[in-house]
Amino acid sequence: MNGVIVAAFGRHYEVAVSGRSVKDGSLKCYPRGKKSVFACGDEVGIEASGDDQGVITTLHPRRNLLWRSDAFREKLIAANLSQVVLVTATEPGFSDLLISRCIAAAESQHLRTLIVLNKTDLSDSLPQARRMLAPFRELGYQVVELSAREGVEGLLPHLAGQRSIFVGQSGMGKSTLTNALIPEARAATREISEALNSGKHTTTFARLYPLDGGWLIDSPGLQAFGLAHLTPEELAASFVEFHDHLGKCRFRDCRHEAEPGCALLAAVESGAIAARRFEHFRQIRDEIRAAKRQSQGW
Ligand SMILES: Nc1nc2c(ncn2[C@@H]2O[C@H](COP(=O)(O)OP(=O)(O)OP(=O)(O)O)[C@@H](O)[C@H]2O)c(=O)[nH]1
Ligand SMILES: [Zn+2]
Repeated sequence: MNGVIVAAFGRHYEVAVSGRSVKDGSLKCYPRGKKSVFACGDEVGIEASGDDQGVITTLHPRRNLLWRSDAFREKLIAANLSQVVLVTATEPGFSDLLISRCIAAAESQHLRTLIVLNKTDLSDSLPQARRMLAPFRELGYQVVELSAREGVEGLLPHLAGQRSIFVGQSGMGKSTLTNALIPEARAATREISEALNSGKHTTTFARLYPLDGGWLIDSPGLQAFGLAHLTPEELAASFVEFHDHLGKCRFRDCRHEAEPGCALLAAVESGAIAARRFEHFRQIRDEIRAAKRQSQGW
């Protein structure tokens, strides 16, 4: 049998069996190998080991993998996506550095990024949120503004037929959006909240839901998004506005710090690259270097 991982709980996984509805056909599965790690969206081969249990025997090749890492750990986020939907909100404030990180992770896997600006009903904070997103909009990343409380119809055409994941900081409204889009998600959330005996719900694991010819993953709020698995060159390539300037520095091993004839610094100077984005690049790159030193035990 084949299936798709719809939830990852650390040691076990929930797998939706191909050809059955998710509700009827999901099995609690354990990996055969002790060290195997899977992500939501992974396509796997399984063998039933009981009425509602199974063993994951194979991982089918991944089309892509969204993940994060620091010097010591890797965290798989989701696999086989067609797009990353970055959820931001007017309130509470959000980090534009985290947006650059998510976009870099997506671009490095050749995944499209869509930005959602939620909670537009909180209109006092709307101008500031728009200002934060302007540099990304200028790069061509589409921003969909909406209020999950008022309606999510505007987002549906962007999700139809896609394999999407909602990522973003805690409190941006990912689960509220998911619940508005997917009735079964609402039921799942209620069950968990009741089980925890609290009205407040914060997402603690990613879950995949079928949606309009594709699927959607709701994922826990992100605080950190390390990119230690990228090389500085891969990171630079994932900043789309750097493309025209890469390879044009005077020195082939230019570190884009203060070297004469640095094409990136010149582009920042001329305004072709936003200074803020270049700052993000440098900060993430320095982190990548530090992580490499740490993991090598320096
Ligand atoms: N005013 C307003 N509040 C909203 C809107 N969407 C969500 N909220 C509220 O924002 C809070 C956080 O929403 P969640 O959906 O739990 O946020 P999340 O991104 O899933 O958070 P984590 O699960 O912690 O990652 C909740 O109190 C929601 O009711 C909106 O459009 N307008
Ligand atoms: Zn340079």
